[in-house]
Amino acid sequence: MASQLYRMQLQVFSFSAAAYGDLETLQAYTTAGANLMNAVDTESERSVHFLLHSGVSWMFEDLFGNTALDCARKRKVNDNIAMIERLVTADMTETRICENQIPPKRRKLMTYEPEPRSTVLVIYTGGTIGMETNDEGVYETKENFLVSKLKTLPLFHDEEYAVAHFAADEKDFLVLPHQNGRRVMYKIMEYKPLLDSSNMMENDWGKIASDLFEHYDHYDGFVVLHGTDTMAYTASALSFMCENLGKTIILTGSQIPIFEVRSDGRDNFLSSLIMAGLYNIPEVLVCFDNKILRGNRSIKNDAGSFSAFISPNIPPIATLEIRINVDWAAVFRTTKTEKFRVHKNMCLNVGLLRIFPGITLQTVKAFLQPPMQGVVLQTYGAGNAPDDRPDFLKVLKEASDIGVVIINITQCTKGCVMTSYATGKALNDAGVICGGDMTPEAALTKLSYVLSKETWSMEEKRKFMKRNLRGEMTVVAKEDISILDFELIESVAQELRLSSTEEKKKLQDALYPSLMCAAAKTGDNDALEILRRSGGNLSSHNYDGRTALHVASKEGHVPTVKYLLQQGVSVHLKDCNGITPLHDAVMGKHQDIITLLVQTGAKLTIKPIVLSLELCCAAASEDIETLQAYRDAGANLSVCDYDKRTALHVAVDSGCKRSVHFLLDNGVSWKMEDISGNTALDCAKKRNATEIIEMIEQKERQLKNSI
Ligand SMILES: NC(=O)C[C@H](N)C(=O)O
Repeated sequence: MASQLYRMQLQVFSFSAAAYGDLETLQAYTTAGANLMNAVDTESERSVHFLLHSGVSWMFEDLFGNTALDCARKRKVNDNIAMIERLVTADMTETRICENQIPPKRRKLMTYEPEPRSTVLVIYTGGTIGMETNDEGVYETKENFLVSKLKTLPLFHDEEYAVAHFAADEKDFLVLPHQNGRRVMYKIMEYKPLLDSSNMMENDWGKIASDLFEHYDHYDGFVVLHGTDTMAYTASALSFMCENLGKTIILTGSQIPIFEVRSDGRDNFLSSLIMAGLYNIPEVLVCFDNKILRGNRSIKNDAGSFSAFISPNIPPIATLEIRINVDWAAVFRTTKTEKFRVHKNMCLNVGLLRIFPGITLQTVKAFLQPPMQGVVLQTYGAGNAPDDRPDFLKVLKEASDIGVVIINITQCTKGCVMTSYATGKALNDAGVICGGDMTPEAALTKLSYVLSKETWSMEEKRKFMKRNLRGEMTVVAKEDISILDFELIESVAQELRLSSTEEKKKLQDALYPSLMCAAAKTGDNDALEILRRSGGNLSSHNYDGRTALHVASKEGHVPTVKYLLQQGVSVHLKDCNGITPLHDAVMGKHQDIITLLVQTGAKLTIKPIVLSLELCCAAASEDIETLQAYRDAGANLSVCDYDKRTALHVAVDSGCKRSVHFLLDNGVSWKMEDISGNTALDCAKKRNATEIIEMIEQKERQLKNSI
């Protein structure tokens, strides 16, 4: 059965390759020993050339008794008729076609992504990066300028590749030269007006969040081009507004405009595109000066340096040197099995109050007046404020008692708030919440986010302010680290005579993904947990790009899939064939896992043509479980193949009543016409399939009655 299904798939894939003029795929099938038994030409002259010369006979008849010659005649494709007739009469060797007679290639059929591409949406909000000097000698933003200019820079756009490979609906994209065999395609969405980031407001964060949400499913990653002045605020705000994030969002900009000779913008932008396209770090990040920083940990600390941003309390998430080094263990991941969504209506009644020696009571009182709902109090050192001013502490306590949430953070660039001094403890006693090592930008936007949550009680809001929501504050780990697997790595290292930490780290990187995939294959959650505790990254992938989540989804281990999702493993990761865990679950026909993955925001990313072929195969072999799996994964069951036939046409023509029944019940219309103008009902009538005709007519009656 399996091999029969495989043959069927081979056949339909080679048909579609023929229909798309994709000679490379056809060649690959022939080389792999496929028997291209039959071929129906839709339009592609290139395929006809290739197939006839590969010995495929035009004489085979299809279900309706048509040969390839009949098809060519019906469609009046003169070149093809001439060629087929020539081949009928003449000797094959005489008609060998020169390369230059072959019409240009039309479009590559991307079955399982033989040439992997990632897509990135660039949201261009403004900032120095796209500015130009005006007549008065100052920088200002310029509309419709960035994209057209970037297109002329080979480092930012490979025009040759675009001409050869872009489909009609990809013409608005730019494409980078390849990176280790992968392509990053990107599209720029330019905001109007473009803003200097000093002019940005809370509603601008909302607009960015809406656009991220709207385009989330259609891109692998996102870059936000932004002015540097308020970038840390926007990055912090977006990190909270984006809930259950599973993809990379990178904010970047520059100190000197991108088209000036000494600009830092080119490196920053290219690095961001590569990171957003090729690395799944499901966080809001800032990319500057070859470093990737967690957005809500970053601050702009230098107005004049190319190294304008730092994250004082944690090391960079990644550094871009000769090698790109990602600290995978440090990546913050959501632990919820819910879909990505954005929360936009932030609370505006928040403020930052920096105390100073001699600050008056009136200033503090005025600041805490209604409608103020939340205040970030920037105190001295490790969180200290005067404890010998009872009036000052009383004002804070009163405000806190009537519901103003006050967070204590330090004025120092680095370090955190503690209650080890009497001066700090006094604030604590006055109801002020300890903000740990949060940056002012993170504390303020977190407050704005938490206070805007209408369904949370006051107690919950205070509780969430103390919690680490998006990696914005350091919490002390309670877990004991298991040494079990350090021992494993240690013993293999000894066996291999490896001694340096660097070598051992490499060994760990090589061993862990395979161990994790092996544990996922048997559904061994305990082993996965041990590997995680000993420093393993559950999202790491093996040599085939497969993660433990791919494997567990394919094998149907529901508890393991649940565990991995709770540990924040992204549902969007693709293996080296472009397959996601959801596609694996569909192929494995695991209904529960499909539901779980879809609930967590997974989408089927396969091309419509490939989907149609898989559905047609399933319909023709009455594989209802596969049809169900595709339906539950959110697939459109009405997609058409290269001949504009739906799975329903195929089900009718192959007499598979259960498939017909399922497809009709799941909204596939019998009225869709194939390339020859036949509906599914026409097919049934041609075949005299009375039972199927009755099924279709009954469905039609049901539909009419329900209106
Ligand atoms: N370098 C920059 O982008 C600064 C500019 N004023 C901005 O924030 O938009």
